Amino acid sequence: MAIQRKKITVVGAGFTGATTALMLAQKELGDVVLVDIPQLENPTKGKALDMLEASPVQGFDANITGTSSYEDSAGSDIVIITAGIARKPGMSRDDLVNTNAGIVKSVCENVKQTSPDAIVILLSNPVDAMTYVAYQALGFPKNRVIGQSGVLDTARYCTFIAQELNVSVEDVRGFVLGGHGDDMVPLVRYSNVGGIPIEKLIPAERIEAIVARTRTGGGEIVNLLGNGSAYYAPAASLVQMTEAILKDKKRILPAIALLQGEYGYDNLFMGVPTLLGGSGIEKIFELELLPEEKTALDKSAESVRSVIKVVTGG
Ligand SMILES: NC(=O)C1=CN([C@@H]2O[C@H](COP(=O)(O)OP(=O)(O)OC[C@H]3O[C@@H](n4cnc5c(N)ncnc54)[C@H](O)[C@@H]3O)[C@@H](O)[C@H]2O)C=CC1
Ligand SMILES: O=C([O-])CC(=O)C(=O)O
Repeated sequence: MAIQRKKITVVGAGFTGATTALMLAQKELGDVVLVDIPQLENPTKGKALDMLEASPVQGFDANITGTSSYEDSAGSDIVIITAGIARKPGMSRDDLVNTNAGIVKSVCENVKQTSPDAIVILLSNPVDAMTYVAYQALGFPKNRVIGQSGVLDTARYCTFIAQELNVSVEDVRGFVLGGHGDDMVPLVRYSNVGGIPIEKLIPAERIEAIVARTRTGGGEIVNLLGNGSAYYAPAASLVQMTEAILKDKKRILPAIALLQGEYGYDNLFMGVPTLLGGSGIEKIFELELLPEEKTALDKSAESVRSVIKVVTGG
């Protein structure tokens, strides 16, 4: 009898998609189907086979296949969408909006037909707007359409705090609210190291520098790479969200969710603290914000809204 494992599709077999596929398999979260365009079918099959051949060495049991046909991905539990173009130095994520909106829409039309019960996680940028595009194209309930930004942005923020204090990353807690752009809002007041507020440990001007570096963290990597954007930490972030859902862990993680009145915003997809479990986004946590935090969040929301307007023509 065939082994029954969860089925995870990763659409887009580029840097983020391929890295995510390997990390998912290494954690034995399920069988992975990697989908890319027909012109890249053989390289996609080749990447998948190469990953599979690492499994005896690393000792993971998970099948990995490459394809350009959505039929092969039918009935997926989770679909992760990384399809699209990435930015280069000098570009903002928002410059990708028109190209990637077309790609995400066509991908979602296929996903809707072949994996109607899937929970879908978006990575393609500008990700808040792309999550909105996916929600429209899929017609799935809001708990099953989720964007990835906050886990990554928080990971960068926590990395810089750990470096600053020379402490283990394991003891750093914090999170980042808002859109996945340079106006994102790292919440200093809710950040701590081993339970100690970071404001008691790090001078204010150093905290400001950490916040600024977090906001432009994606661009820092883009400038260093020269011809593409980050993929190891983004892939790790997608895997953490997938694990929370497939194992129904009920983790509290920041994710891009449809806001319908939460934080005072309506019909907007943006990063907020969520409870991620077997049904996807099971809850949105609304925190009390100080006036200056709310002003910063409003600015971020306005940036996201202006990009969504480009795709809705509104
Ligand atoms: N939300 C986030 O935190 C992050 C978002 N990103 C975004 O993720 C996207 C992917 O980045 P990379 O993997 O580095 O780019 P990449 O260029 O390495 O890979 C993209 C892949 O998508 C494929 N693709 C294009 N159209 C497709 C379609 N219609 N169907 C299936 N596959 C298609 C391409 O052939 C390519 O293999 C970019 O938009 C990037 O900006 C990247 C990192 C973090
Ligand atoms: O910066 C980019 O274009 C890719 C991305 O979203 C990130 O790494 O945060």
